[in-house]
Amino acid sequence: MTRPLLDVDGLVKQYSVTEGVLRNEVGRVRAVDGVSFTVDRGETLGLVGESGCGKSTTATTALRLEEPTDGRVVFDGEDVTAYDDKALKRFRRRAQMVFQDPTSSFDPRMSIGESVAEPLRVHGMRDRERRRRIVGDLLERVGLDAADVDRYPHEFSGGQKQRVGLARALVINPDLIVADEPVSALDVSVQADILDLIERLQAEFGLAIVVISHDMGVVREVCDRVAVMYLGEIVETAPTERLFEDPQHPYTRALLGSTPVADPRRRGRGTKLTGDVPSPSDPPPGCRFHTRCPEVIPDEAYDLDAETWRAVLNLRLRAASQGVDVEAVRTYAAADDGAEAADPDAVRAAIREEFDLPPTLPDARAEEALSGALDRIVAGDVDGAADRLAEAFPTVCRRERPGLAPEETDLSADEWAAIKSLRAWIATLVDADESAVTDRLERRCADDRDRDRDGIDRLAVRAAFRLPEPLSDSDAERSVGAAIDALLAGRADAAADELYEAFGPLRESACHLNRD
Ligand SMILES: Nc1ncnc2c1ncn2[C@@H]1O[C@H](COP(=O)(O)OP(=O)(O)OP(=O)(O)O)[C@@H](O)[C@H]1O
Repeated sequence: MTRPLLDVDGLVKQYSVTEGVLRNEVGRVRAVDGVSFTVDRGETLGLVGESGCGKSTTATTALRLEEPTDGRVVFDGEDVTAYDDKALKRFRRRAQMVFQDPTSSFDPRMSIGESVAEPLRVHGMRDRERRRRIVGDLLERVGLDAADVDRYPHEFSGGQKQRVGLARALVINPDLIVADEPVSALDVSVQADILDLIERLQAEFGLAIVVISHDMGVVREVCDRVAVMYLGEIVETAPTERLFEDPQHPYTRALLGSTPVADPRRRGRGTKLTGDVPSPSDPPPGCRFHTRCPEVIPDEAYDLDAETWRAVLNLRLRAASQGVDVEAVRTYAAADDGAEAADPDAVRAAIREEFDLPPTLPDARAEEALSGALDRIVAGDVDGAADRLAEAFPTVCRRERPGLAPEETDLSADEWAAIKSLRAWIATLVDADESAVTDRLERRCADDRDRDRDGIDRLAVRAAFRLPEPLSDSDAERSVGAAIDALLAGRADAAADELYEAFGPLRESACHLNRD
């Protein structure tokens, strides 16, 4: 049977935002917001995304270096979230983290040999000579010299220190290593060497590795599969080559810097990611990426290309959030004209310029709405303009999360999301035998089962996957019901087939909105 080594399910980590001496909670940073993924033995999984999207927090909470707010982490069949201190210590031997900055992760007063041997000492190996032998051997295996044991961190370059960091993680023979930005602090010239080393060590030690990086090039180099994170969520997971050749989510496409979109109306010229990641304490509604998405879906009523639609929405979002500083634009427009005071036309033109809006939108109705809003901005009524823009330029991406129900069913977005989660979970059971399926089903449903009833039943499965009963589409209900029955009989493959028949191929991407 193939059981993943690490199975992270619905992981959540929130931090309180407090204010004043009493530290009243005024908000919550949703750093990790319902993340699920698996890592198999011997597999390298990449976790990629821009700075601040929650990659490191996913790793530290999955390894319980920080306490998760919610969710479950199963390591080699055991629930890590339920571990006591003793079990946690055992787990720490088997799952190691290598941190980003090789310089600050060593005590400058300890020799390299002492640093690398430290975990052996902590875990009870008393024999100093034996520790020294193991460390010398490992230093050689990471491309250093056994004689380096007596040298100090300042005598090593960044790349060498990262090698030492890997040796330290390997010293107690772990099954899993999480490497957080393993090469981003290093010179480009040594990055490739370290990536080669990671690949070699993985093959040699049969390790599972999670590589965290903001760099798509790095994950392409070493990973078997990649999970793409945005604002606390995983938006897409796929085998590496497929992710690069056929990225499904617009965020992945934007990270890759190209958008192979079939519909010319939606095809942008350049798709560089612009703007910052929004605050995880107040994530945008609907699809979290819609505030920056180059492929944000235009309203059917207008004939505007992707770039213009993005520009109009940027103005809409700005008017509704920070507002538009009319006085600053007026001053800028006047200076540009060499005039004492800018005339309203110049102010309107300056706003269009700032938001990359053409002098006139090609769609007459859109132009009318836009110029009405600009008039209000010029008159100082930014709130009125924001309302006008919101009303005139809606996008489905702000209302609904991607991964919507196919049009031919009556399923709601939540029902569809629940079915997807069930399918994704079943997909991790491919090749599992009956008892393994039953075993995992029991664990997955343990919290949701009704103690008054015996064992796991249909209701427990539905509760665990948030599947309402009945689903609002009768065909979907029949298929999901049959799939659950197959699961309860330990037949995961039959359950997967049933859902495949009903809903087509399971795409590992979250975003189906933009694909024709
Ligand atoms: N202890 C904390 N208290 C409050 N907010 C936090 C804390 N740790 C992280 N955050 C916030 O959680 C979000 C996710 O941070 P995280 O470091 O996990 O992202 P990341 O993708 O790893 O980014 P980077 O590559 O910059 O490390 C960020 O907005 C960060 O500011």
